[in-house]
Amino acid sequence: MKPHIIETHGLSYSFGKRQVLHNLELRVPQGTIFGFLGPNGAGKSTTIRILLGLLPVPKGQVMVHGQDLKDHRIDVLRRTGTLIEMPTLYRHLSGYDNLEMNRRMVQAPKSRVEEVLQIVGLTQDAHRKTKEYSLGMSQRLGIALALLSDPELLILDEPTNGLDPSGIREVRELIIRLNNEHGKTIFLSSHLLSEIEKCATELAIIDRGRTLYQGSLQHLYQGAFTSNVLQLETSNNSIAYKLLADHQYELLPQEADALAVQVHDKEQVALLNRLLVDNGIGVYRLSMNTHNLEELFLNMTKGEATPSAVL
Ligand SMILES: Nc1ncnc2c1ncn2[C@@H]1O[C@H](COP(=O)(O)OP(=O)(O)OP(=O)(O)O)[C@@H](O)[C@H]1O
Repeated sequence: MKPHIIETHGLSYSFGKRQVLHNLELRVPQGTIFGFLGPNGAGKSTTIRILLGLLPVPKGQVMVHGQDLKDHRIDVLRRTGTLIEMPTLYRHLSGYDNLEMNRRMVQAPKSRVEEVLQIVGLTQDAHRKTKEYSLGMSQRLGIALALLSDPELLILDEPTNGLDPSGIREVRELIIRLNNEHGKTIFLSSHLLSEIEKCATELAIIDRGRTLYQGSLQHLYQGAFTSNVLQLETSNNSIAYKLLADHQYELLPQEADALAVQVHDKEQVALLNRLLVDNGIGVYRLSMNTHNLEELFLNMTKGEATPSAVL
């Protein structure tokens, strides 16, 4: 099993009397793109501010890079790059000069500026003033700034917010490249579920400060499969109904000219098909609606999650 680059234990947080995080148990495996999803007000930014040492940890423990944030804040931050929404840039300066100013602050070698420009694909535009940059280019420069100290972990809070489709694609492709080619672990908070779906392999879904799901995207889909209903049309639905009922399939109220059966995994679909065919029943249609992450997320945050989907 991969070590966890971020681990929280019983993390709770209150603003005054208002508790906004309730015993969060995050486990972010090293080397992943980890999606951190939640509707507005779920507690994503609060969690990120805690991970970056910007808010105290009043209750619980936060381990980053295997170190307790409370005792090793400076070292943890040195090894962590961040971009919170839009980067703060000097708009009258070039991308290169913005990087150079920050390079001195983090005491990275001079050659690092060219390296990060290349990584984010801004070498050609390095000497243009950043006020001429598109939003996507500005975001990539923001990521370049976060990369100056060559951190193992990048924490990106809504990095595609406000970008047009091509800007979103640029940033997404960069995130994937940073993970695949440069080995960075990326903790990516976003409300754009379709974005998370396109690049994350692991994720946590939170709502009202509580974890609804944590694990792999694949497992989430398998969890969703448990609530799936298979629809089928056969050459003789009444005989098929009886046969399936005799074999303990969970039949749901019949629809017009189709049967509806609750299934729990793909193998069950194959077995059911074979059972019908072996008994001389023609199978004309087998169909299932699989959810995308957007639907799952909406169901979960409406409180309709299947308990089996929550690890
Ligand atoms: N400084 C603050 N004082 C009081 N309450 C706050 C403060 N900051 C955030 N909150 C509250 O804490 C809860 C979590 O907010 P947070 O910003 O962490 O959520 P979020 O998931 O990042 O939402 P969004 O996607 O809208 O940014 C919300 O109910 C918010 O109103």
